[in-house]
Amino acid sequence: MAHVLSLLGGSGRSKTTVATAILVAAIALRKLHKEFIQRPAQAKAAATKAAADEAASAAAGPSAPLGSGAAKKSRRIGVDARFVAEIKRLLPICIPGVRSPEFVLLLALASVLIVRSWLDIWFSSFNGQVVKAIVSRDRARFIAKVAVEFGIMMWPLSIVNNSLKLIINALSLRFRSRLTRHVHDEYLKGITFYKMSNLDARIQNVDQLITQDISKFADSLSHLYSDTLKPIVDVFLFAYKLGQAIGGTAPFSMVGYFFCSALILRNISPPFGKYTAVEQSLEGQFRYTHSRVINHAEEIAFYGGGERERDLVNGSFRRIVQHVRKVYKLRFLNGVFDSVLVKYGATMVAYFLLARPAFDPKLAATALETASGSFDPTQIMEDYQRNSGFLINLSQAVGRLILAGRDITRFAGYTARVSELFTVLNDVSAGKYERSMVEGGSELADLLARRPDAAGEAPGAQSAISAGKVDTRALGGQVVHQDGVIDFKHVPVVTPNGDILVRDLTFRIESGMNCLITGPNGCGKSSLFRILGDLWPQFAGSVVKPRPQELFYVPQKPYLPLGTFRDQIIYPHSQADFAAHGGSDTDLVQLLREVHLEYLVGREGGWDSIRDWADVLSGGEKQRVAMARLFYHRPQFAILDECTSAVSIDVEGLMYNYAKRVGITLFTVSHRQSLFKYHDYLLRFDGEGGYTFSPLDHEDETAAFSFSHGKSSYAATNSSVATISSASEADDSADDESKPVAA
Ligand SMILES: Nc1ncnc2c1ncn2[C@@H]1O[C@H](COP(=O)(O)OP(=O)(O)OP(=O)(O)O)[C@@H](O)[C@H]1O
Repeated sequence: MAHVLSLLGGSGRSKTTVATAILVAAIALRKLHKEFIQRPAQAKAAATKAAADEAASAAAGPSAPLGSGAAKKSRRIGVDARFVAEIKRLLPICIPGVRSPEFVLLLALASVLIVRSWLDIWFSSFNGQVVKAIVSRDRARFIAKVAVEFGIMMWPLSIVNNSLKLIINALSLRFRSRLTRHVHDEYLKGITFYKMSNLDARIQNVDQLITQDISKFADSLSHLYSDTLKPIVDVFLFAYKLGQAIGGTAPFSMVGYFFCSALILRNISPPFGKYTAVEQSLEGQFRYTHSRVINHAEEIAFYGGGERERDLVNGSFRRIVQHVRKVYKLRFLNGVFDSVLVKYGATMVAYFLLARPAFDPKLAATALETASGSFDPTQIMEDYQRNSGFLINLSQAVGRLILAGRDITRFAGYTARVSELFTVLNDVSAGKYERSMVEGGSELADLLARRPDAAGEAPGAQSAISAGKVDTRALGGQVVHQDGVIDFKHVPVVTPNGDILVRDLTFRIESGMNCLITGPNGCGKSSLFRILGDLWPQFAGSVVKPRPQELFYVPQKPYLPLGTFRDQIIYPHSQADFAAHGGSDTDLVQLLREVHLEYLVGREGGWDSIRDWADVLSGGEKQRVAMARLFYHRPQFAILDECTSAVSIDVEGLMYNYAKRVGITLFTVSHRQSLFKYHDYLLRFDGEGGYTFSPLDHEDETAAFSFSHGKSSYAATNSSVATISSASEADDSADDESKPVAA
């Protein structure tokens, strides 16, 4: 302090002037300290949060989007040719053209950024002039500067700063809207959503990609533009201004210092991003253990499993504590080095650079000496204030550029994830999917190649299923739409990963031929429906079936959509479809009567009441609602997959009889003997790839439900049915499909 007093007071100015100068200098130094010490700390906190967001995104699901699929190898994310290709693909969706609002917003953002840089320069000079007015005790000049000039300029300052935020947010929202709408269109087109999660293994958490990663990509993209463009302009601008003011070496020294310290820190810092990802994953597991307790509270309570669950949640929590404790210690050590190198070291360099013109007036851009030959402390203060403004802006720009490197890498990560989503969406809707196949799908390829019709029917079948990739366009399955018939000819029932459930299935059902399907668990009963409903690929053979609206599927656990009670009955019809269909609530009440649910309308507050229907209705009520839905749509064929398992036998009988009365042909999977009497044909799988199809013998109901596992050991207890366990046998017997296929 004595040194500073002697420096400033040596000119013989009054003690008051010197004291004022010291006070203003202290304020200026404090500001400098704030910029170099507090701001980097805030920037670092923001960076840590960003890393945490990124890590959370990576750890949110049981598996990260990239490399999560069984068929996908993990990929190194970076700014490479692939990143450029991905950006080229996504940008036209975000910014469709030069006339789009997004492009106009980008232009507006560039203009506001330029104005902002100009205002920063103005403010640095203005600050110096205010300090000079204070130190020289020039009241009139001080008032003119602060009350008039600043009073006017604070409006553009405020408007420009907030416009920047507004435009960036508006851009981010627009990018997100464009991408999300595009994905929704593709994802919910046909049954792509089903294929994405059931056929293709590349993406397992598509919900997270759509709801979180697209938003983060849009946010990163809108910020990246401003976070790189402005710092680049600022570095050149303020380096030039600073060079003019205190010599060219000053900006180089400051920038050089920052880059060197960033380089050192980068090499000695522990991988905190990875640690944050681990922490998020552990937090996710902890949350999961608790949500299991809530979801399965009833079962756990019946088992008296509270203590066992306490061990599990405590174990999960202990892992978080151990990890976090280790990270805190590392953060402390890293923080010490970080502060010394970046904060205090940079402050020290800044002090030296800014003080140089005062000690060495040749470096000052303005004359520091008065006419009497003494130094003018007011000019020193003005220069110091202005130059520190330039230096602070330069340092901030360099800091943002250093952070931008990390931001671009993070942006590349989001780009890769969103791009992957688009790739898989395109592939799946084009009929291609990837997943790990059973023994690489070779058995399936052999089966298809050995088929007598292979040459004409599926020339590319073998290559279409190689290397875990399936291109359904190269498969030989044929589909013909025809009302009143379901006709399978030589169709293998194959799971999406190439597991052959039935080698060669042939049967024919016409309207009125109610058919029961039986077989052991996992033999392929529901899979047959998946092929019938086009959910799974048809690898070969031909299927004749009615138009999709004439086939109605009723599963064991019915889907209850969000919406009113009326929506539960008419789904997937909307209210508008319902009106177009000529439906009325009176008709719906009649349907509810058929399933013995008419009391629900009053109990639940009418047709327009909205509830969480999955919670409000019992298991049996849900199944009866699904049957009422079937009666509302009244298709030609009903595919009933264990859909009355929770319904009492008497009501089940009433519903089956009603269905038959209104002309719905039943195609039922059930293990219940009580359903036997509503059917005329039996399709029975033996669980070994074989099956029988024959008229039902109502005298011998037990035969339909007795299975043995083993092709040779199977002996039908019913004289009218026989087992088919190979493709050739099925082939021989395929001529008369409405009769037993082998006798
Ligand atoms: N998306 C899928 N990907 C791969 N394999 C599947 C898929 N869905 C089902 N499978 C497999 O296909 C086989 C047949 O399943 P399916 O649902 O057709 O059995 P099911 O005969 O209806 O049995 P259950 O009587 O138990 O309902 C099972 O081994 C099952 O694991």
